[in-house]
Amino acid sequence: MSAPSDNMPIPAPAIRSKPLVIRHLPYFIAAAILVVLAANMRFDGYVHNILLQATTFAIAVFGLSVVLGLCGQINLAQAAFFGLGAYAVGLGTNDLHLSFWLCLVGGCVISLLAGAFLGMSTLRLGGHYLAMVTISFQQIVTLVMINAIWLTHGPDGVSNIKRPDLFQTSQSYLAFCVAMLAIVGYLVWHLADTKLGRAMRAVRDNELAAGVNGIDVFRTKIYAFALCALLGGLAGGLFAGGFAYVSPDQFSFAESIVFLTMSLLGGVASPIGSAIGTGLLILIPEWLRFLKSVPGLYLAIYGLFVILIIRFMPDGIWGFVADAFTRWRAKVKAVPAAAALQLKPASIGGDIVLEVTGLSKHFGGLKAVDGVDIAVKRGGVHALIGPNGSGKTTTLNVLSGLYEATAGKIVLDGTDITHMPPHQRTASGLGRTFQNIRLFRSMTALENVEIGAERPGNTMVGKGDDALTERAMEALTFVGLGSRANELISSFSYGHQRLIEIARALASNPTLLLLDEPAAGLNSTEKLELHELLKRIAAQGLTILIIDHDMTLVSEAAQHITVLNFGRRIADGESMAVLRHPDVVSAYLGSE
Ligand SMILES: Nc1ncnc2c1ncn2[C@@H]1O[C@H](COP(=O)(O)OP(=O)(O)OP(=O)(O)O)[C@@H](O)[C@H]1O
Repeated sequence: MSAPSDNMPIPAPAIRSKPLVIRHLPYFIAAAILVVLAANMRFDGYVHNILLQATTFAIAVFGLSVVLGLCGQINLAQAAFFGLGAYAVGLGTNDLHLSFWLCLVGGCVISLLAGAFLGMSTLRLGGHYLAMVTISFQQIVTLVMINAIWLTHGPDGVSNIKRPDLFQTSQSYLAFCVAMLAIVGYLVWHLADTKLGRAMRAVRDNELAAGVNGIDVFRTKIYAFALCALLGGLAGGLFAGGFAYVSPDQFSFAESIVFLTMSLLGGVASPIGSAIGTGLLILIPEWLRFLKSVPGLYLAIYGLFVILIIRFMPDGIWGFVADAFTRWRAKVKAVPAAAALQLKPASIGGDIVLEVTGLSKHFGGLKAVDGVDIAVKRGGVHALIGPNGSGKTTTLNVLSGLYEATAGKIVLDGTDITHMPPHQRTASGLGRTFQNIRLFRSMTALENVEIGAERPGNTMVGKGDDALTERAMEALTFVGLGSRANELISSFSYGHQRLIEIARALASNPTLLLLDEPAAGLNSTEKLELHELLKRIAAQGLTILIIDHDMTLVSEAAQHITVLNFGRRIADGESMAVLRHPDVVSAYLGSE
């Protein structure tokens, strides 16, 4: 955390980036060329089918790059959503004689609703449980397709599926699918840089930190899951129109695994990776077709190829390239200058910013926090100290909503936040850092701090991405790391990561900042710098509640101290008096 030098107020020009359409012009030109080629090049039936399959499958795999790549949630039922879209178009156009467009939209809506419903009922689980539930959903959809013959035609499948009048020829339909691929690919690619996309990435990297930075974790996961299902349904509808026939075996669990392998192979975090993975997994079997005369050889080489890629490129082919690109860009990309950070904490209530009364948190029989009262005065530094295991971090976790209080009341700036979830407390003005640093590890320092700046209710950020970047740059510059804004978190030392976490909280312009052992793991120089930083924060009128074991830091920084021991408050008052209090001395040194 050595001598940050760029924390002086700089009159900075406003950050102005080029409009999106101009920045992404090369993409649109490349997409237009592909659509024109698809519409005009003559392919034989075999090549045409491969291209149509690759195009529609890639759209379904884009869905996985949203739910798994961006949001970190597993979905082993993408073939089921693909099947719902395909059967909606198949049955709608063939049995009900409805228009293709109506059926395509209907299929997307059915998939979206099924995805949202599945998400709402399971996404609080996560991990293995989520995987098991999606597998069960996949099996149910397959069973219905096979056995509900009155509805789905059973194992015979649905034939004579219609296409839209506008795209009756195979060639024009392929061009239409390529255009859809380009549009969906663009939206998914761009999603990562939107507020929702950043929230998904934050949830994937660290759910707890996402919650205390104002992100509604559960809702974000549901959006990701529903979006994934929607793209599965869209892809299935296009597939059905293209091949004019669908049957249950095309949408089995094995196909869901194929979709997953495609996304992992290419690089699940990006639609470019999804497109690469889809192309490879469809083309490799075709390239190895000549080996099929030797039983088993084809499958062995195919499997070896997949294992080698995943072994040497764990983030997939595109993940490998993108990582190198991000590191290169951090070196060459100019860092915009930033103005001095302004902190204007809200001030609705009276002199007391945080009023905690009778707060308790019990874990079974253990009273980790037991009837604690704390009153934090506006504009000061208040320390919460106590020996190891006395209940300090538990108190902070209850204050920020990570634990539900067993009893007691918490009022922040006049608002009762006792029963609010973490993201709503953050929206009400609570900012915090963690004892064990919780940053979003796949992001740059700037992206981490942008998520803090995006706090709902943050009046210090104007509209648009440029304003967000400006605010984040101001906060990073304030802690002395503005010049390294574009570097990935992994390239920062431990001390600097602590500073980025503080910058993330400051960017949100909180009413009250909770700091959980910010000096832990720092050397003496870094501690001095931290102390200077605390002084500069306090000078702007921000109220701080700090936990730390470093008594020099605490006694110099805090005007007021509350002491806990065995979960109970044993002293509270002006710093020097509290530190001399016999009960405090005895709690720390042990009584004779
Ligand atoms: N999730 C949990 N489940 C059960 N017990 C817990 C949990 N979290 C904390 N505890 C217990 O609550 C007590 C208080 O822990 P806490 O981490 O709040 O103490 P602390 O004062 O922050 O300690 P330290 O200074 O070492 O961080 C400890 O006995 C701890 O083991």
